[in-house]
This record gives sequence, C-alpha cells and structure tokens, in this order.
Amino acid sequence: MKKVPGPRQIPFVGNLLAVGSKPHEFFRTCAEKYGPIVRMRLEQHREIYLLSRPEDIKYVLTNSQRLFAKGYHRDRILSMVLGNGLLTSEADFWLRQRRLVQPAFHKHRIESYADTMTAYTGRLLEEWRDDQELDIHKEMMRVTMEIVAKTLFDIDLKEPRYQGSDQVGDALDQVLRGYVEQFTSVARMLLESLPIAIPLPGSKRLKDSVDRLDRLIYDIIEERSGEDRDRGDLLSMLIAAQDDDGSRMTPKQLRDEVMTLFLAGHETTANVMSWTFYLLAQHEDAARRLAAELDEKLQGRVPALSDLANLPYTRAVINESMRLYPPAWFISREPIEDVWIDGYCLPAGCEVAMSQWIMHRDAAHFPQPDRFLPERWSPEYEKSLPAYVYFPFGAGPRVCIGNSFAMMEASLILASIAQRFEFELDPEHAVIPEPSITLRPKNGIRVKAKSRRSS
Ligand code: HEM
Repeated sequence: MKKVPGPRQIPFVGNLLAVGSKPHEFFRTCAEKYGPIVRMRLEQHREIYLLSRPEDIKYVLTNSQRLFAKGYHRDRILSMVLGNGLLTSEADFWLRQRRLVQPAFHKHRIESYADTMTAYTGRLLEEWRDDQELDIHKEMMRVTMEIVAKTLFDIDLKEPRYQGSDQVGDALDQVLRGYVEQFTSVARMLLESLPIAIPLPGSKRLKDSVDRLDRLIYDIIEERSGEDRDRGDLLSMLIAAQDDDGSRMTPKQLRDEVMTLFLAGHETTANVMSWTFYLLAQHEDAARRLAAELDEKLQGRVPALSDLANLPYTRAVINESMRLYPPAWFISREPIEDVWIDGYCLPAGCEVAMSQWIMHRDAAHFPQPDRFLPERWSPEYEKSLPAYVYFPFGAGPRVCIGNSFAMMEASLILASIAQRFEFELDPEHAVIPEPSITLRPKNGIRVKAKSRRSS
C-alpha cells in the first residue's frame, strides 16, 4: 500500500509543535511541499489527511458524501454548544432536519429580511462620526448579531430587556477561543489524551456562558410556541415545520437548530465584513471604484434588495474578500469506512480536511493569488472557474443553508457603509488572522472612520 506523504511526525505530539499559531499557513506549506494529499497528526488521536485536488474534494463533499460523516461527535466543545443541530448532526437525522429547516431559507422569505439588514446597518451608521476610532470587527459582530436576532427570533437586542446580551458575544468568544487552543495548545492536547475526563481550561466559563444562552433561547421558544401566528422570522417557520408524518421539532431540537443558526449566522458574516474593510483600507483604487459604483447607482439612497443586481463591483469585492480570507478556512469529514483516494487508503475514523485557505490561493486558478484584485471576478471568469476551487460556503448536500442570506447581508452592509464611510487602519495595531473554527481577526481591526460626505 502506498504511504501518504507528509511532514515528519514527532512521537506523541505528531506535528503539533510545527503548526504553531498558524495552522492555515502550515497546511498551505504542506500542500505546496507534499502535493495534493498530505498526512499529518495534530493530536495523539487526530490523524489528518489534507486534500487539495478539486476532484478529490468533489469526491468527498458530493460524489461519495455518504461514505463520510461530519465527525463532530468527538468535538466536546461544539457538541456542548450546538447539540444536534444542522451543522453537527449526521445521516438520516440531519436529512430530516435539513428538510424541516430548508423552507425557512426560501428565497422569498430571505428577501423579506433585506429591510432589517439595511435598517440595522443604518442605525449603526448614525452612531459613527467623522474621524471616530473604531474596532471594525466589534462593530460588525454587533450589527450582524442584531440582524440575526431580529430575523431569527424577531427580537431587537437594543431593547432594554436584552441589554445583557453581551453575554451572547461572550459565550461565542469562549467557543471560538476553545477552538484556537484545540489547534495550538500542547497542554490541551495532553489533557485530551488522558483516559479520564478532566475539565479543559476555560470549560467552566464556557459552560456557564452556554447555560445563560440556553436559558434565553428556551424562554423565547416557550413564549413563541404558545403563539399561533407567523411573525415573519425564521423561528416561526421552524416551530410550524412538520415532517411527512405530521411530527414537529421538540423544544430540544428547536434549541439546537436555533443555537446553530444564531452562531453560524452572524460570526461568519461579521468576519467577511471585517476582512473586506481591512482590505479596502489598504487598496485605495478598489475603495474608490466601489464608492464610484455606489454613488452612481444609488445616488445617496439607502440600498435596497433590487439594487444588488446593479452593483457588480460590490459583489466582486465580497467574492475577492472571501477568497483571501475565507471565514470557513477549512472543513473536514470522517470516513465511516476505509476509502481510497488517488491510490491511497484513508482509514475509517481519520479526519479528511479540505482548506479554502489553500484552494482559494492556488495560482493555477487565481493569478497573483495573494493580491486583492476584485476586478478578476468578471462573469466570464467566474464561469470559467472549475468547481471546487472556490467554495466559501462549502459544497454538496451539506452546503451552507444560509448562503443567499449571507451574500445578501454582506452586499447590503457593504453598500450601506462604503457609501458613507472609508476607513484608515491604525498603524499602531497589528492585524493578525486567527484560524479558529472561523478565520477571525485576533484582537480586532482598529480603524479611523472617515465620513465621505465631509470629504
Ligand atoms: C459569509 C457567511 C457564511 C459562510 C462563509 C458560511 C460557510 C459555511 C460552510 C463552509 C458550511 C459547510 C460546512 C461543512 O461542509 O462542513 C456552512 C454550513 C452551514 N451554514 Fe453557513 N456560512 C455563512 C453564513 C451562514 C448563515 C447566515 C447561516 C444561517 C443564518 C448559516 C448556517 C449554516 C448552517 C445551518 C450550516 C450547516 C448546513 C448543513 O450541514 O446542512 N451560515 N456554512
């Protein structure tokens, strides 16, 4: 049997020390050095096979997806937070839930959220002043969280009763920090390898945060399950959803789906926005071209859903931003039986990883791959791109359910903000990508907002 190439592994710790704080860069270097299939080990029991040929990624995500599980069962953090929601569930249970949840993401339903997206962004803009110093990542987390709370539960986090909602952000922060550690902490790896369950560092705080979030979500579900009307939000659809046999979701299932949509539905988009403004702040030409498109097409109006089709450069900026800084920088699967790829055997139970960070920076498909060039995204170019080289939302049956929601939201937020403000990066503040479960800017992105109206 052919041996899969890969970096030399040190007994017990495998490649963990080499990964350091930059697993995305380590993955990329390995793919460049060892080729389209690389074997590595990050923990005692975590053997990873990294794939970077589009055909192989297609095989895993689409053609033979039944041979692969998500493999989240071994992930204590995600299981605690998301339970058995869409992102983490498996097989028939997942299929049933996907069928039940899908109608909530129907085009018309999603489109009805456009006004909330622009209204909430507008509310944020009213708070900003010329020359104001901001952490743009924090601001984007806030607005996307407010948008998802409104569209998911019909609640306004600005109301006094939700003012403790920083706890929501805090819980999320705990989860994501846990993830960074998972990749990079030798101490954590050692604790995980012990045959007894020892609480991991920070896990008590995480559990408390999840408990607080749970109470909030269960209260909302209980209050809403007694109602007999469609409030237009996603939760109304989830509560009303019926399986073929007439059964509905239990409160626990509703909780898991709601928690999943809440977390998956705002942090990713907040990251897209943050990286987009970071890139625009460094590329004056692109920022100017974007502003010109918005000025010409919107004439100072608040953007509406119907404007999006006329804003190709706005969309190109988002595509290019997600290429360079994909919020989901890698996805993985677990073969449920031994599988063969390119003549190599990938054993059941290993982790098969596919990285957007690597694929999106492949010079074969993206000339000058590390440069921010929104103009590359012409319709012809997009059409010419082979499948599975650009997949910010994943692919196959488990493709992101919130794909259209996210693209609409990102475009509307970008159009609303870039129409009125530009940003200067704080030269004293280093911006560092943190490859947690999502690719987020560690310590935020500090900027100075410059009002375009006064320039
Ligand atoms: C730019 C923003 C977003 C990005 C980049 C993104 C990315 C992804 C990716 C890559 C996957 C597939 C994961 C895998 O195959 O293992 C996924 C799945 C998922 N996403 Fe998103 N997502 C975004 C926004 C959203 C939004 C707005 C929602 C909901 C409101 C959402 C909900 C979900 C759910 C529920 C799944 C699991 C789907 C399933 O397995 O059936 N996402 N997302």
